[in-house]
Amino acid sequence: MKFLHVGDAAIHYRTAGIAQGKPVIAFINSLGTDFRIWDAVMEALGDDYGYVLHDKRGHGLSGTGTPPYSIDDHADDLIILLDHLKVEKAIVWGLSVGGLIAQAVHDKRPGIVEALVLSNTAHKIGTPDMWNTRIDTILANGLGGMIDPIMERWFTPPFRTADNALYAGCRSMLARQPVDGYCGTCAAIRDADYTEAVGRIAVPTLCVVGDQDGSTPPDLVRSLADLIAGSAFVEIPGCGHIPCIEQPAAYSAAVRTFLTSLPEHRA
Ligand SMILES: O=C(O)CCC(=O)CC(=O)O
Repeated sequence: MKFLHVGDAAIHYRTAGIAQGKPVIAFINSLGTDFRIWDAVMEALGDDYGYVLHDKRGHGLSGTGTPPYSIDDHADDLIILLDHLKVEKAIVWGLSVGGLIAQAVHDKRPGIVEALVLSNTAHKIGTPDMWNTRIDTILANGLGGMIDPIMERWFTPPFRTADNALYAGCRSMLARQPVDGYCGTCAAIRDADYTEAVGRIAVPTLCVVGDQDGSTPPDLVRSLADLIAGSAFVEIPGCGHIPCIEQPAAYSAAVRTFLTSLPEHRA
């Protein structure tokens, strides 16, 4: 188990194979998840890459610090972690709010970003009213009453069955996130608008989405791709908001195809 103090939070992180000269992937999680969601993707991609994973502040085993957060706060946590690990360049792969954080990492430190994988995300997600309602409801009543509607956005009906232990595990993962950390990141999403910033993205970028994503639907992710010159867009069939859990094989294959097409690819 590894932790790094960043400001007022101890950030929980894990690395694999980063000192071996391979391209390094830095994963950034979605709202309400911890970094175990990437296990199957790492298995599929295997030893061709090094990996950096971390739990956002307020999530998983990371400290909560002082919510509410901004996307910049989350981006700074990753940048400081990568500097600490002496990772000079990374393929920054962000899922949902993780994709907003990836956009912020590129905007703050473009030199650290080799390529972007912007998954199930957008330049702006939801409306302030929507996020304020969610924050108020969860601060008043906890996450319990929100689990079912969130699961309907995260996963397609065939995945959401009583006999699917992985689905049960994902429900537990969400239920166990600290309420103030979850709401702290909701505020960060509420306040984020990268519509202008994404026009400055100058690294190879893949925008990818599940075809049945209920949180950031395909049309929204396509509108992000339309703002990024030269970006690629891929839809994963039979998949909701969390492709690394629901369709890890197809998802990893799509990203590998993108990464191996890059002229500077080293794996
Ligand atoms: O998943 C995220 O990081 C934010 C998008 C969202 O609202 C997820 C959900 O539907 O709960």
